[in-house]
Amino acid sequence: MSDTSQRFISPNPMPDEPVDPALRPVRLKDFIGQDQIRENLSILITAARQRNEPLEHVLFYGPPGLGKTTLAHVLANEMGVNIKITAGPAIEKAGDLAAILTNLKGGDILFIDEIHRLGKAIEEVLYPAMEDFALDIMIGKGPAARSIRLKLPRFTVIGATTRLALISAPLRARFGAVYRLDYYDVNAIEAILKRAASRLQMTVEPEGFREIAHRARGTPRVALRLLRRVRDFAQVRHQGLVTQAVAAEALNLLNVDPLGLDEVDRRVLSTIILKYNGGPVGLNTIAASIGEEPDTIMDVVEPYLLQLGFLDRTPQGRVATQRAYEHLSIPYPQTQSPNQPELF
Ligand SMILES: Nc1ncnc2c1ncn2[C@@H]1O[C@H](COP(=O)(O)OP(=O)(O)OP(=O)(O)O)[C@@H](O)[C@H]1O
Ligand SMILES: [Mg+2]
Repeated sequence: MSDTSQRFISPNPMPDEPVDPALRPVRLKDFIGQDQIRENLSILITAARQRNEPLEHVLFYGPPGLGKTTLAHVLANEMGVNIKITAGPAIEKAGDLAAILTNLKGGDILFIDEIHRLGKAIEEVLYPAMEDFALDIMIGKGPAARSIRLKLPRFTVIGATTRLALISAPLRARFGAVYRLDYYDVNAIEAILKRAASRLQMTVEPEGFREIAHRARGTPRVALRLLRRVRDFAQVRHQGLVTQAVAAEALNLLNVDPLGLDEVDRRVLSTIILKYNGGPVGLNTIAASIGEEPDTIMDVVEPYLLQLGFLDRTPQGRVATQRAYEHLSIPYPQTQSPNQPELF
């Protein structure tokens, strides 16, 4: 099984990858792209401030690397409150959550990453905490057991998930605002690259930015990673100057093609096309054929291929589109019209 964490275009953080604090937007006005979400958040913040209330609970969802964690920090900065960070899998017992909740102060933000991975028992503690700012604690065991209710300060939960479908309806209902982050367009990615390049004191020609942006899969985390690799390449081979040709050469060397596809993406497409006649074929079958985890295909490979229009999702499974054939230079089969009798 290949190690997908090492993929250069992986939207998940790579091991030991620096999260350069200088590159992370701190205020809403520094946050580039996702215009509609930014506008909605700005209203949410202003309204809460005017009423002198904590923010409502906010849920961000969307593919990895698009800025969910960044936005949680931005909200904390804009509200001038503390942010406590945890994640679904990190809260193992109801008592863990109770400990976190009782340590919060009024207005604080509790950021729960991967919130779809919270256990059922933990969710049940969270419901009254989010809704009534109360914590129900069981005292004693057996017939003598009784529950007492602790008041909590008014706080804000910010949840983040890559899988909205895995969030239970009652949990989802407790968020006052739910925002879906989408892939960034090339212009927004270029703007993010420009800001980062100036902070990294790089010299990049406009076409150089464009080349990197086209290969960044609409994902800021990928864009920033590619920029660092291009920086190394330019420094070692070209006295630091990043032209379009230098960027393309550097990224070709990393096996990132002009649309940002890497080996794994191309293998998924060629498997569907060559082994399954273009599909439809189920996701688990694809994953097994190429020795990848179905989760990886679902979270990392498929969303971008859908976005490019290379894949269609049908009830019978995934189908490769004509554009996918063209990108891989495989001839697209001429379809037989249904009312034409088969010749053989
Ligand atoms: N709009 C943006 N402008 C500039 N940089 C951004 C923007 N959005 C994200 N980034 C940068 O991209 C990287 C990934 O962002 P972030 O960690 O917020 O993503 P995420 O959605 O939380 O990902 P995951 O689902 O993996 O947790 C960070 O280094 C962040 O600084
Ligand atoms: Mg995150």
